[in-house]
Amino acid sequence: MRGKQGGRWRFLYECSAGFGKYFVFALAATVGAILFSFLTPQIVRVTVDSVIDSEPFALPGFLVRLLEACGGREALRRNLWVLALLSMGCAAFAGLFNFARRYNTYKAAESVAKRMRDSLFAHIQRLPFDWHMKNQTGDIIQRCTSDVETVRVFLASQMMELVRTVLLVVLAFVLMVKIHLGLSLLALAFMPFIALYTITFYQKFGNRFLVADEAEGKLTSVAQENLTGVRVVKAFGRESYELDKFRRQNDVFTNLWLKLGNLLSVFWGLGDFITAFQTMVILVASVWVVVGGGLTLGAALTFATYNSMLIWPVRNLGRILSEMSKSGVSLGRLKEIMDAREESPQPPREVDFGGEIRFEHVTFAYDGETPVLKDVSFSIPGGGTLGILGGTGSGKSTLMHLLTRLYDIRPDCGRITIGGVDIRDIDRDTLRRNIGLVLQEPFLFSRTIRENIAATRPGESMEAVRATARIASVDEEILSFADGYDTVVGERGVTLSGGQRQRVAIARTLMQDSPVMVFDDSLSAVDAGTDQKIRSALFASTGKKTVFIISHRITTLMHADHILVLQDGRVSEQGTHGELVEACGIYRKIYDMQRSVESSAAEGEEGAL
Ligand SMILES: Nc1ncnc2c1ncn2[C@@H]1O[C@H](COP(=O)(O)OP(=O)(O)OP(=O)(O)O)[C@@H](O)[C@H]1O
Repeated sequence: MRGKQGGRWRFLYECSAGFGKYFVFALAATVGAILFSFLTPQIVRVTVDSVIDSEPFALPGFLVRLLEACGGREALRRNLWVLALLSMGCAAFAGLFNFARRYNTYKAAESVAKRMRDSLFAHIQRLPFDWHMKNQTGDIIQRCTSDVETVRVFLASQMMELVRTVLLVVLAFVLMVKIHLGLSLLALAFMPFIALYTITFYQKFGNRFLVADEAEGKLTSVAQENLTGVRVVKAFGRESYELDKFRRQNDVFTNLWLKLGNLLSVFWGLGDFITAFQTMVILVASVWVVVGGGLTLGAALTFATYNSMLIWPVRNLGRILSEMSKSGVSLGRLKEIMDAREESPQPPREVDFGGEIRFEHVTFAYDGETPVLKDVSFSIPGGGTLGILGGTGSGKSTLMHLLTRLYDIRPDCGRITIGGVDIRDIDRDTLRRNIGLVLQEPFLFSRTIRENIAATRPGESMEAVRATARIASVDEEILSFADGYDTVVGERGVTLSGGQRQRVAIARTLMQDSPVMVFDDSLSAVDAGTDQKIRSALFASTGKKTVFIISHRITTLMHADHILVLQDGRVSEQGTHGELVEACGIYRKIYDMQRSVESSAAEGEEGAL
């Protein structure tokens, strides 16, 4: 546990590298502000004891000589404004130093928070797909925003406040001891109780903040999932169900914060009582000492001022520690992200991506136990087209997850080679740059259509963008929009139809111009005629590219050089369309079924006409 805490504070230290100067300036300014704020009570003491009253000046020798040279006590009595001006001067300097303290701490806090956000985002980009699948988006977002904000607030105010408190307490105590040892010890006697009391609360706060933060993450996830899936929510009339779900999570979240609020109220209430009690005890004791002649009135006033300067920071310590505990929790949650293992880069090596692709006895299980692919072997020569047919959940997409190394095959569970090189020896970035992928439900960025198509080649000309859109059979439709290629696609492309999104995504992948292309059920949302048009244009344009086409539709696959039929994670049949039809197996059954559905649909259309 201690190691973990060390790790989280080390993360903060790493993010602060290079910004130390701001912390040093802030520290120097804090010391300056404290020194000037401690001077004012001393001026009050001199005024009461040695100007209004006639006690000798309790000041360093050079100051006494300076005062005498300027006319001494009498001159000060005639010019009390000088003392007032001195007090004001001290307050002004204390204010100036406080300004410098805040300016530098804010500068440091903002710089550290920026670096934290940058590091988190860069790290998240490099985390494996598996990590993204296992973690909720809402929770990740909440950590990168709220938790960073908590740390920023701690750095911007609490951290230097902690340093200030320690300095104030030490200096106040030294000055109080100089005034009266007995009273100082009495004031000090309360400190262990206050410390014990703050530590007890500090521990309770830590646990409760953790639970409350996790509940906030879940609430964000519920809202995020609902907003992302707004189409499904509306289509299935699930608004009230979603509302209930959100309300339940919101109730949990609110109750946790209410409980936390109760604890905070007890903390502050009890703190008020302890402070008032201590102040009263010191006041009564001071009066008693003054009456007994052990202390002058001015010194007693100064002592009381220093005591209040001492007691408030100590009390504030509880708040600072609770904020520190909250920041510690937030830092721990950020460190959890930073501790997740990144996809490690590998040294570059020569790979012929235009070469043969082989799957050799590949067995794979997402959970490490239940295999979704079982001893799968096949090959596709460079420039060839492989069609993959299979029922839902038969493992078609998993084959492509493995090909792009979103997941790695265990060393004893077969291998995949491209141009004779095991893909585990190919750097993932290089591999993915050379395999263009179109998914069944493509994600489009909230940018213009042109920017989406040219996402991998931002500098590409409009003509090139249109040429790929033409191959994907979407150019005419894009031109029919009021803003044409400058039409901004809504979040997840909600302003485009499913088929339009698929075709824009196809154009984007074509633009990538990779030697290997994968179309994972990416023509499912277009009608058979458009599917046919796209395939013809695709085959004419892809030339020597190696193409994988995954589909449930045999007409989409039948012209492929080789077709693979997957059943329950195994290759049950493979060959050309002709061979598979001849073989009279499952492929033939599906083919006959789809043909009869198509011909009855065509007859239906004719009848309707
Ligand atoms: N990221 C994942 N983590 C765990 N299991 C997964 C993951 N992705 C897929 N699976 C499981 O692996 C099996 C094969 O899924 P896969 O997506 O490869 O099938 P598919 O043939 O592409 O199906 P579909 O045609 O419906 O897209 C399914 O049982 C699925 O639930």
